[in-house]
Amino acid sequence: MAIAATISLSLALQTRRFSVAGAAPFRSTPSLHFDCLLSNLSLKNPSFRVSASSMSIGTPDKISTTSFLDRRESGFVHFVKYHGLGNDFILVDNRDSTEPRITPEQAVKLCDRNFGVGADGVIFAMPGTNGTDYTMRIFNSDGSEPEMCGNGVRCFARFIAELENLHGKQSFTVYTGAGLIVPEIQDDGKVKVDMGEPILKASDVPTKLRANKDQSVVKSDLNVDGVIWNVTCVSMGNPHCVTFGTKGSQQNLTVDELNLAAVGPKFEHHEMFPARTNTEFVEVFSSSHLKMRVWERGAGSNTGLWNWSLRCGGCSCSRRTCWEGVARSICLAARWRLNGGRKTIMYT
Ligand SMILES: N[C@H](CCC[C@H](N)C(=O)O)C(=O)O
Repeated sequence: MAIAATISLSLALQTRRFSVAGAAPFRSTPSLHFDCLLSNLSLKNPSFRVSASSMSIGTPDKISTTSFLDRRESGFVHFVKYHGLGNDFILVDNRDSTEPRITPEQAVKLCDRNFGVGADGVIFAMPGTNGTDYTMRIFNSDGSEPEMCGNGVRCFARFIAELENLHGKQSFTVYTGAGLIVPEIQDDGKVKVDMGEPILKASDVPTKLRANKDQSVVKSDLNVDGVIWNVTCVSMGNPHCVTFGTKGSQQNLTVDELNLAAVGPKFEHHEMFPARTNTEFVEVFSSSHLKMRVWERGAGSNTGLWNWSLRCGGCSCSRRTCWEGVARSICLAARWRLNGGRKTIMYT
C-alpha cells in the first residue's frame, strides 16, 4: 500500500518553490525485517558474511514493529527497508549516537543487490544537531555521502513516525547536509517536507561550466566524449545536470535508446562537476508529457523508464526547474505518473 506523500516547500518572497506529492515512503516489503549480524557482515570477503539472523514475514498488523525496533542485541544492526517511488533505502535507528553505526564500506556491502540487502542507500536517523529534533545522514550505495535526498527524507519522516510511535499530524526538524528540513506527517499519513529552494548559481551547484544566464548554466554545451549535450545545472541541495538532448539534434532525445550504464558515469564523473552529479535525461513528447531516465550520483541508474518523472525526488524537482525554463510555462501543479507511484510537482 503506497502512502502518498506531499513535499511542499515554504514560500519565500521572489523565489520559486516546489511542492511535490508522490506515492512514497513505506516499507517496500512492509513487514520484512532483517536483523543483520554486523560482525559477520561479509560480502565478497571471506571474513565477512551476511547472516540474516532472523527474518519475520507477515502483514504489518501481525508483526509488532515496536518490539522489533526495541531489540538491541549487541553486534546487530537492525534496519527497516523503505522505498519512495522505487528509490529504496535501508533505514537505521541511530538516535543513540552521533556516529553512524555502520561505515560507508559496510553500507556498500549492505546495498549490494546480489550479495547484500540491496538498496540505493543507507539512511541514519540520528540525534539532532544545533537544536534540531533529528539529524539525517545518508550513504549512497557506492559509499559516498550526499548532502540530501528528496525521496530519502520522505522515508526518513515515516521511519521517525514509526520509531516514535507518532500518530496523526506531527512535525519535526531535521538537520541534513543541505540544511534544515521540516517534515510534517499529515492526518492522512502523507508527509509534507520543506526541501528548500532550487539553487541555480553555477558555483553553488557546483559546476565549472561557465554561467550563461544570470550566473546560472542554462542549455549550455557539455562535451561528453566528443558529443555536445545541452545541459542545465541546478542543485536541490545535491547537484543535478538536466539534459533534453544533444546540440543541434532536430528530434528530441529518445531516452529508451540511451545506454545509461555507458553514458551516465561519464556525466557523473565529468570534470565540469567537482562534486560529481546526478543526471536527468529527459524526452519531451509535448508541453505536458515528459519521459525521463536518471543516472543517480553514487547509486547508478534506476531500473526502468519513468513517465513524467523519476524515482528521484530531488531529480524531479531539478528537472521541473529546467522544464519551466524550456516550457516557459509556470504551472501551479503537474501530475507525474511514476512506475513507483504518483507524484505531483507544484512550482510556485
Ligand atoms: N544519490 C543522490 C542522493 C539521492 C538523490 C535522489 N535519490 C533524491 O531523491 O533526491 C546524490 O548523491 O546526490
